Formats: sequence, C-alpha cells, structure tokens
Amino acid sequence: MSGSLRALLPAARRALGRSAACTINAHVSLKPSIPLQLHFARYSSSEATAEAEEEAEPLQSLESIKAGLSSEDAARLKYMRNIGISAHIDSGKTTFTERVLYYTGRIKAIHEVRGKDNVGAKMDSMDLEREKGITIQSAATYCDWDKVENGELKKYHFNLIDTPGHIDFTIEVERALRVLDGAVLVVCAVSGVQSQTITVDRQMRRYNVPRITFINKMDRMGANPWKAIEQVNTKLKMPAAALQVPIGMENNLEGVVDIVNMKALYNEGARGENIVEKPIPEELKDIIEEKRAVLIETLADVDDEIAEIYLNEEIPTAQQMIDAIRRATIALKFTPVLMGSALANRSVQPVLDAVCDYLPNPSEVENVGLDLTKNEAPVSLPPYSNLPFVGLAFKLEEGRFGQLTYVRVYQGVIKKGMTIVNTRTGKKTKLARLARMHSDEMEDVSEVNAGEICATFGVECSSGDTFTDGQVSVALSSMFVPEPVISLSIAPKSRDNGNFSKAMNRFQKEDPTFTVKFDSESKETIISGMGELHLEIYVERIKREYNVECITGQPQVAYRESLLTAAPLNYTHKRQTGGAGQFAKIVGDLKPSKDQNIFESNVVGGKISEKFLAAVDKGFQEACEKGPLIGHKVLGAHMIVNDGQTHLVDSSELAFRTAGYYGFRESFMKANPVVLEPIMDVAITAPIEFQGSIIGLMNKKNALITDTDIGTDEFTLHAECSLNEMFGFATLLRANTQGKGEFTLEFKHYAQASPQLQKQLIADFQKKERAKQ
Ligand SMILES: Nc1nc2c(ncn2[C@@H]2O[C@H](COP(=O)(O)OP(=O)(O)OP(=O)(O)O)[C@@H](O)[C@H]2O)c(=O)[nH]1
Repeated sequence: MSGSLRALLPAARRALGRSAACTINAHVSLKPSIPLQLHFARYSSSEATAEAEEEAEPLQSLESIKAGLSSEDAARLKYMRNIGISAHIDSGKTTFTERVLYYTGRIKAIHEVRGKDNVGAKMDSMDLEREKGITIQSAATYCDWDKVENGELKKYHFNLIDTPGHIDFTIEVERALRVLDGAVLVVCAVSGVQSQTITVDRQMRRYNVPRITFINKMDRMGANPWKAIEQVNTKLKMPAAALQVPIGMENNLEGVVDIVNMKALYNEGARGENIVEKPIPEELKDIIEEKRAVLIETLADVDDEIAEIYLNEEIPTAQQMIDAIRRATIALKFTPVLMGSALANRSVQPVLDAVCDYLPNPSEVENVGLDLTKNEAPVSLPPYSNLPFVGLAFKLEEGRFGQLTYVRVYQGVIKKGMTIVNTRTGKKTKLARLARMHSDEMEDVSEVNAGEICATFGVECSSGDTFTDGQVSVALSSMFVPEPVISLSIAPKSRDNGNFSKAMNRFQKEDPTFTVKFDSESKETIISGMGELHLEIYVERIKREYNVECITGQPQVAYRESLLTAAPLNYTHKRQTGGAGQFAKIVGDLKPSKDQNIFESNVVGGKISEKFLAAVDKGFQEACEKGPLIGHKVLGAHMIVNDGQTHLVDSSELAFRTAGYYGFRESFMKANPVVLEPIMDVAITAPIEFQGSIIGLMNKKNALITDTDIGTDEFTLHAECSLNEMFGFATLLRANTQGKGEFTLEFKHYAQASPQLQKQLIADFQKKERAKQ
C-alpha cells in the first residue's frame, strides 16, 4: 500500500462500520458528497485504534502477491474475470448479458426483455422483472469464453453479475461492485451519459472498479458514439477513447473496425454468432486514422511508456497499445470504449475479448481484511488456494431451496461438507450444499477456489458477513448503505397468518436499504426505502410471493431534525420518592456538528464513571432516534459532557441514561432546532416538444433547475427538488408527456424545509401528541 493510502486508512476505518447499520450512521451527512474514505471500501472497518496501527504488518503489494502465486493458482486466475454489467436504466444491460450467455454457449436461445415470445431475458428471472421489463435484483451467472491468443485458443472463465439500472435498487449495484474486479459500463449511443450512468460511475470509483465502456444501441436512429465518448470524458471525467470505429450506422450497422489490431470484424449468421474478418472498407480509412491518433494521444496522457513513444514521434505497436490500455484501465486512469448493438447482435463478442485483455484477474486486485486477533489490523487477502478460507456473503436471497447466500471467496477454498464460521456471530455451519449460480438455476459443485463466486444454502447470516474456516479471524468491509428517504405504513388486509412477518423479516435481511419498524405509539408497521418504486415493488412481492394483500398509507418523507446554534446542557435527573432513588447530573454543551451525531466526554478526575458516561451516550443516541420537534431522527448533534454529579447510592446507569435522553431534548429545543427535508437530484428526459411544459412543471414545484442537455430529439433537464414535491411525479410526467418522459430521483442532501412546511409539520406532530394524552 502506498504511503498516501496508509495515511488515509485510519479515517477509512473510522468511516466504515462493520455492520450495515454502522455504515449508515457513518455516512449520513447534511451534505453528503462521496466521502474520500469510501474509495477504501475494500478495507474493513471499525474504530481505528492506535494498537491496530502498531500491530499492522505491512500489506503485501500486488507485485509480491503475484510473485507468491502457486503455478496452479496463477494458471487458474489468469483466465478468470469477475465482472459486472452496470448502466443507466434501459441502456440494454440485460439484452447485452443475454448475448454474452448465448455466444458463450450458456444458453441455447436468445429471449428478449419484453419480447413477443413472453419468455423474457434469462437474467430477469423474477416475474415482476419480466412484466415490468426492468431488472430489480442483480443476478449472478458464469460462462466460459474461448479467445484466440497468438493463434491458440484460450478458455476464459467469467463470473458475471447483471445489475439493475433504477436508482431505487442501488444497493444491488453496490453489492455487486463490492465483490467484482471489473465492469462493463453500458452507455446508450443516442442518450449518451445519463444521470444514472453518473451514479454508477461514482459507485465504481467508490470500490475502485476498473471498467470498459460499451456504447450500445448503435442501430438506433441518431446514434452518435463520438458524442457519448466526449461525455464520458467530460461528465464522468474519465479519460476515454474508442478502440473501434463502426462499419455502417443505425439500420446498416454491420460490425466494427478494431483500430488497435487494424481488423474489420463483421457479424454474420442469424444471431450474429460468427465474427468474420474482412478487409477494412476504403471509405473508413480517414476516420480510422483520426480515431487511432486520438487513442494514442489519450494513452500518452495516462501511460508513461506510450508517452515516451509518442514524444519520440514513433507509433506504438498493437501489443504496446494493448499493454498500455490494460495498465491504464486497471489503474483506473482510462476506460477503453467499444461499440455495437446488443439487440441487433452486433459487436458483442469483441467486448468479451476486451474483458480478457483489459480487465484484471483476481490476483491483480488488492483485497484487504481486518485481522480481529490483532486489533483489527489490516491484512492482505491474496487469492491463494492453500491459505485458510475467507469469503464475504454479499447477497442473500430466498430461493426454492431455502436461504441462498452468495459468497465471494477471497482466500483459500470453500468445500462442500466443511464447517464455516461467521466472524460476526461466531456461529458455525456445516456446508451441506455448494453451487454455482446461473441466474435462478444452479449447478452443484464440491468446491470453489479463491477468486470465485458461489452460492451456499441454509447458512444463517446477514448480508455483508464474513466467513472463514475458523483458522483465521478476519472481517471484510461492509458496503456503503444509503439512508432510506421515504417510508409508508403497511398492514395486512386480513389477519396475519405469519406470512406478513415472514416477508418483512426476509426482505429486511436481504436488502439493507429496506427497513421495517414498528411504531409502538401509532401501532403501525412502517417500511422505509429508497423511493416510491422500491416500496411499491416490495408491497407487490408480499402479495405475490406470500399471498398477503396489504393496505398502505401515504408515502412519508424521512425528515430530519437538526440544530442551528449551540446551547448549554445542564440537566439533573432526580427521583427520590418511593423505592430506590435515581440521581444523575450532567453539565456541558450541545453544538451543531457537520454530519454524524457525536457524543464527547471531557469529564476529568473520574467525577462521572466511564460506565455512567456510556449510559449518557446511550440516552443521547436514543433521543436522536426520535427528535423532540416532529418525532423524526436527529442529524448533526454534538453533545459534550464536561461536568456533572453522582450520588453515592441513587446514581445508576438508568439514571444517567435518562439524564442523557432528557438533557439532550431540553438543550436541543434551546439550540434553534429546525426540520430538514431530503433534496433530490432529479433528471427528466423527454422529447424536445415537451421541454416548455416540463420546465413549467418543475417551476411549480419550486425546483432549482441546474442544467439542461438538448439532444437531437430529446432533452434532459437536471434539477434539485425536495422529495416532498416529487410524490406522484410519475403520473404527472406521464400526463404531461403523453407517456414519453422518464425521470430518475436520487438523494442529494438534507436542507432546511420551508418555514411554512416546518410550522405545519410541528403543528401536526403536536396535535398527534396531544391526542395521545
Ligand atoms: N434499438 C436497440 N434497442 C435495444 C438495444 N439493447 C437493448 N435494447 C432495448 O432497450 C430496452 C431496455 O433493454 P434492457 O436490456 O432491459 O435494459 P437494462 O439496462 O437491462 O434495463 P434495466 O435493468 O431495467 O435498467 C429493451 O426494450 C431492449 O429491447 C440495442 O442495441 N438497440
């Protein structure tokens, strides 16, 4: 690890909680940009301790990991790729993956998303996905790709994950990227880089995932790969250059010219299954020369070897270019761009060759865990089969055969019949069954080696848990879990026969962005999630998969309460009538903090014991769960206790916890409390003729229009708008654009709600509280 990486490690570890819940707290901020630390999500978490730093052995460099590989592991890993397919909604990820499975021989026929045969694509295995034509869950599969290298056929093994495009299912993308070594970013040739492409790109950066860009839909009218590449450079700020030039466009797309190897590749056969090499068309020579020069220049900017060749005014060889593209892609300095059309079966196979050529194998990616026997000191996890087993359960799913757990094996071998230990709970499980997944089907296997992805059955765990064989005690980092922004009350229409609770338990365990809470005051079950669609899909799944029809309330915004100024803290909790007395006094300050809720104790001389201070912290945290203003969570409070008093007999943890709770509430009300509401990034795309009415619509919602992109037929409007205003927007947009508009919503930050709204929310809350008395 480089010096700068090591310097950031303590902060990274502080920021990343081992459990999903910790991660949520760590990243809730008033203005959450992607914290720098999150680039280190491959590192594990927990409170950084000085001891851990001291006990840390130097992490192995990638070079030394590679040098230590056994010849068998090296041979196995060299031809392995763990990749994800990610993109904006409807860019064609599922259609692309279907082609990959077909061309690699994993499926015998191609079925389209929303196809006339009503079968649906292989990777959209849920009925709901097939009906709606959207991917809701990521699906894992594997396939083998035969690639010709120096006249020899080499068999590559791909573990592949197709991820959803819709922002509401973003956790699926996070999960996939956490365990993948590389990705194919699919971009539409007509729409270019869209709002969700930017989100996915950010997620890829967060997990240091190198990517190849595939410009899909080159068969569509208005396709413009050069504009899309320009946008990757400018909007994603990732140096990008084409490795191909299309042969024909739109309806006449026939194939591509590979401008690295200078070969024209045509797709032939009913499904484009045969790649035929032919002479390069004469009319493309100029554009090839131009785009090859752009490629070399871009590479010279990101790779020293090509820079030297370029400065010497020489032309690099194809092999030098391939090596440089690989180096720069893996170093996250460059993304090679390929193009074609998945639906028209054009130029998908070269993407598979590019995955082999330019994306890393598992031994070329640094993976680090925390050694729990050494104060959580970071430890390298090289993908050696002869080391003790370490794996990460990154996804849970309720399958036909019980709970299915997807595991990425980082180190060692996982074998059927072995006993694995859950590092978090210490629970041991004998592995009865081990399988490789193919969308919703599986193939039983007896063992899976380091670097691979597999599925196990009947293993009790939560998403994000680490497993070992018991010889080591290592924890891997958790994923970034965004905070739910919307909630609604839900109840079964008729008496719950147990299925409703079962569904709630299961979905909550599988999806950390879906939370269920029972409000003991209103006696309602409240579900929270990432957006209206997210919750709508769960309500539908409860009905379909558990046969429980539900009644839901109006969607509610997840407001926050915060404070604008500091206020003194001086609270005495005293009860000395009847029974055992209670006494606790705390003195200090309450201050606004930038992001998390922080408790700090500056009490000197043991005036209040550590035990009692911990109880004050507990009371403070409890109080932050339900703020005094409107009963929503508190965000950005910093409570400092620097003095207080205890009573020899009457002081107890309960008394100090109560003082923490009520002391906070009292000071909070003196600290200019405010209600915050979630502000969303909105991106609306619609045909140009609707631009005026969309702008009018957004103005009525008091949205702040931040940008407008105008394409040939479509425009995209970017705005910031409160979530409150965006409820029911899907219907409104449909009505205003004759069903031709689409939009995405993504949480941006919390901001003060308007004074009228705050007043209204406070009055409603007080009315509800009075009614209870
Ligand atoms: N013209 C054209 N249409 C395509 C192409 N690839 C996909 N489509 C169509 O685009 C629509 C969306 O395709 P999907 O494969 O479901 O896209 P996706 O990115 O997986 O969608 P989500 O997972 O819901 O985000 C479908 O109607 C496809 O038939 C292409 O190359 N050309």
